[in-house]
Amino acid sequence: MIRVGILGATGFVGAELIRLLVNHPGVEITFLDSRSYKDIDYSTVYPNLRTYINAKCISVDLDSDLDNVDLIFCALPHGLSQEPVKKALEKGIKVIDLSADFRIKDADVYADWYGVEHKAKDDLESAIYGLSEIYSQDIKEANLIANPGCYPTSIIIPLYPLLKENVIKDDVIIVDSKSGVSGAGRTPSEANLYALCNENIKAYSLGKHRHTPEIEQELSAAATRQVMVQFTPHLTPMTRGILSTIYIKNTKYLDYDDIKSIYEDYYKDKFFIRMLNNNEFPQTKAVYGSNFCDIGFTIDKRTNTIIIVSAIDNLVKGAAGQAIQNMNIMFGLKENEGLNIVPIWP
Ligand SMILES: NC(=O)C1=CN([C@@H]2O[C@H](COP(=O)(O)OP(=O)(O)OC[C@H]3O[C@@H](n4cnc5c(N)ncnc54)[C@H](OP(=O)(O)O)[C@@H]3O)[C@@H](O)[C@H]2O)C=CC1
Ligand SMILES: CC(=O)N[C@@H](CCC(=O)OP(=O)(O)O)C(=O)O
Repeated sequence: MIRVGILGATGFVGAELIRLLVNHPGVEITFLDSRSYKDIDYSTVYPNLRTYINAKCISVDLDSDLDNVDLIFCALPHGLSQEPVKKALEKGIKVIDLSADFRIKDADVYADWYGVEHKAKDDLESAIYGLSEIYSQDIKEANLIANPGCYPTSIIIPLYPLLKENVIKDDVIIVDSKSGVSGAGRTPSEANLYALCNENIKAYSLGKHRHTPEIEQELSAAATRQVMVQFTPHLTPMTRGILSTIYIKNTKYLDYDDIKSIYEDYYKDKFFIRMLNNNEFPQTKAVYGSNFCDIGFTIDKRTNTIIIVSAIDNLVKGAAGQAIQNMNIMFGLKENEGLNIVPIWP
């Protein structure tokens, strides 16, 4: 049994980790950390988990409460993971961090986009970017996983094979993404006020969203040259889901089957990547509650543009599900253990 503790257990991502882990045959949950709900039954905070979890939240003391733990999932807001991650690693405990704190390799770039200095630069160096389908060999050996952002997951998975195979010549790739409001977390903000997000769609953080350097870091590594993104996220009146639409120039005049065969080479055996048939395009409902990433594409011959669409559930493949997939890889389990979930439809 892998003994796991969860920091930030009462956030949306923490709750999604627990929803998935209570059905994982190889996991025992040892603590649920919370500042605000100390000594409160977890299922009074998340009533969907009644009968599945019978435990109170505790406020974890990182110096004394980490004895019976093999792995910590850290689901705290950005900027708050560095100290707990350091302490856990010093005690020989593996960590999967779901914030952005260990995703960006250059500490100066992190400071520029997140507005705070990085306080754990050594650990930043050893962190492995946890995009499961792409870095599984490194993930197996890792002690610290930087779990990817939700938008970056939906964008890097479809672009990686085409950049690796040198299909894409664009220096700037245009990406439009739409997210459900759970992406903004449980902490109240304007983004998740019902009166403002219901029956409303808006673009936000144009040209300055904090996921930009994370996406560019990974796309540039795949292409072995500098690749930029023109990334525009939108908030949409859904609870969960991300739909990303990506536009690239078809400079090599490839046809549908050429691109399909590249995707097959990379993702044929990857359970969680579902390539759709010609003229089928992803929709968020078809991945709802699951760890799948659906991908469809077309070539607009008139404009010579390849248009790729991907869909994920932001809380699952975009956060908790991919974190558990990474745990499975780290501990030598089947990659889809505990994650073999049929998406909810309708
Ligand atoms: N929502 C999403 O779709 C995704 C989120 N993530 C990342 O995962 C992490 C958790 O996100 P999410 O669950 O959505 O966030 P939430 O706002 O829903 O939850 C964060 C939790 O952290 C705890 N916390 C501890 N210290 C603080 C503090 N000083 N300020 C605020 N909260 C604190 C809070 O619980 P308590 O007060 O009980 O301790 C809170 O419930 C973030 O880094 C986020 O960016 C990553 C991918 C997708
Ligand atoms: C809708 C919404 O607000 N989405 C969040 C991104 C989701 C998230 O939590 O980002 P990480 O994956 O980096 O943790 C945002 O735009 O900041």
